[in-house]
This record gives sequence, structure tokens and C-alpha cells, in this order.
Amino acid sequence: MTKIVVALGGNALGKSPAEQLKLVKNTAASLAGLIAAGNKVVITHGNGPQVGVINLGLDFAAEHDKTPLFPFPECGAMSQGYIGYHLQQSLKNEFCKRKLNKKIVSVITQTEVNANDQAFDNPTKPVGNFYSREESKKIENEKKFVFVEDAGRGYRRVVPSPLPKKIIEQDSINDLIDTDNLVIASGGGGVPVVKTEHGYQGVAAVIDKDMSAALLAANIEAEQLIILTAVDNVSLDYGKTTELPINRLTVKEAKQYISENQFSPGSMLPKIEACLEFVSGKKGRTALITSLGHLDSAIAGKIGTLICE
Ligand SMILES: Nc1ncnc2c1ncn2[C@@H]1O[C@H](COP(=O)(O)OP(=O)(O)O)[C@@H](O)[C@H]1O
Ligand SMILES: NC(=O)OP(=O)(O)O
Repeated sequence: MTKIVVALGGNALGKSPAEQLKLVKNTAASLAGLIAAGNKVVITHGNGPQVGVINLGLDFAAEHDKTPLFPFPECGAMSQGYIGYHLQQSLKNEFCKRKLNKKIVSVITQTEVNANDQAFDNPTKPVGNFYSREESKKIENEKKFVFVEDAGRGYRRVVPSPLPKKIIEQDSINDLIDTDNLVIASGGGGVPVVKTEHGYQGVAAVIDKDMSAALLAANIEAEQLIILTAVDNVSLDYGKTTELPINRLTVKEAKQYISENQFSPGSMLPKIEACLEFVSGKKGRTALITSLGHLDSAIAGKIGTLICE
């Protein structure tokens, strides 16, 4: 039995509810296979596109209708419910098909961040839709959002992405795992909250789910962290004619490639950093990065990038 945290990328989950449900259904089959093989799996997921779109839609409704303004942390919580619902339904259907009796539960998760995290002065986390440069300039002027180019895919709004410090619901997550629930937790990295004299309060930011997944995996003493995204492998010279997929990466090699700017900030870089955080100095741990649709082949060692000490 291997304890595995599987993180599903928010961007890899498509651009609409229909697309997302189809992708989640497909991945649910592989996840059920992992569980049926006797592994203890905990699931987490991103929310960049989803939280951005929820926020955009609700802002529009507040501007054009009587809808009250929904703060950003509330949008993050909604994104956990939306993606958790698709995961729970798809996994339940898959378990029924396989006659597997397994309880599944999504935990709305808050993650404590440092109120003085420098990330609040330097937004880096891409959220919402992709725009052309012209479209992004127009929205930048109208809404005072900050936009950056995202890994060759277009321009996107960026928001602060503070480091996750503590998973507030960790004890409940542990109890649920111990009582044989398939747990979906820390969605979107967890809703970021800061500790104040009045207790915890939500903040307008999006935690990198890869960093939160590494924290969750360490907390539950997982042996493997699997990050599912839109590419089969991590590559060198990504997007160039010289692109070279990597099968295995040591911590030392990964650090070298980071220093050569091989991994784009806001997309592949945080995944590599999260994997390093999880495996560095820990001989028994591995991290695997591959695509949402090819988990089975990656587990079989046919594709994917395996990262270890
Ligand atoms: N060196 C690289 N190798 C592979 N993909 C890369 C690399 N650098 C940037 N990318 C991009 O990073 C994307 C994954 O990041 P992102 O879309 O933010 O992930 P997520 O699916 O977790 O939301 C890939 O789909 C690819 O477009
Ligand atoms: N919260 C987060 O990291 O989302 P993505 O996986 O969509 O980037």
C-alpha cells in the first residue's frame, strides 16, 4: 500500500463545466484503478481558471444586477465546491461500476498564509480566462487588474500567491483518511486565510495548489506526490524546436534547470519547486508529473517525469 497525494491541475481541467466534467470522469477511472490496487489516495486540485471565472461572473452580476459583491475568498470556496462536486460524482459512479464500496468526501479547506508574505506586493498567480495582449490591456485599464503572459498561452490576470503555512482542517482530514474515506482536500491550494486578533479571515489571493499539495503530502506522510496537468512530461526547451521531454529528474538536476530558467513561473516552475520541497532529503519519497489523461501509463513508467533525490 502506497500513500499517494494526487493533485489535478486547474488549467488541465478545461475551460467550461462540460469540459471539466468530461476530463474529471476520465481521470476518475484511473484514480479508481489506483485505489482498487490497494493504494491510499488523497486528492487535491487547482482552481486558477475556475476561481477567476467565478469572480468575473459575480463581479459582472454585481455591476449589472442586484447581486451583492462576493469577495475573492468566497469565490475560492465556491471553486472548491464546484470541482469537488465533479470529482465526488465521477468517483462515485466509477466506484459503483467497479462494485467498490468507498466513502468519498470533499473538505472545504482553509490554508493559513502569512499576512506579511511578499507575494501580496507582487501578484504572480494566473487566474481566469486567456486574453490577447490588446484585450488584456483594455481590461487592465478598466478594472485595474494586473496581466502577464502565461507560458506562451496568452495573457491572464494575476493575483497574489502567498506560501501555504498551515492547513487549518488538517486534523479533520487525518480523521477522515483514518476512517477509510477518499478525501478531496486543499482545493485551489485552500482558501487563503490570515490570523488576526479577531480570528482567521479570508484574503484575496490564490495559493499555489502544487505547494499546498506538497504540504498536504508531507503532513499525511505520503510516499508519492503525483501532479496531473496538461503535458505528459516536463520538458527542457519547452515550446522550442529543440524541446526535449524528461523522464527522470534528480533534485540536483532540477535545481540546475531552474537556474537555467527552463520552467515557466506561474505554471511549471511551482510544480518543480513543490516536488523538490516534497522529495528533498527524503530518500523514500518520489514525485511524478504527467498529464491528466495518462495517469495509468505514467504509473506504469511509460511516460511522465519522475523526480527523486
Ligand atoms: N518546461 C516545461 N515543460 C512542460 N510544460 C511547461 C514547461 N514550462 C511551462 N510549461 C507549461 O506549464 C503548463 C502546466 O502549468 P499550469 O497550466 O499552470 O498547470 P495546471 O494544470 O496545474 O493548472 C503546461 O501545460 C505547459 O503549458
Ligand atoms: N490554485 C492553483 O494552483 O490552481 P491551478 O492548478 O489552476 O494553477
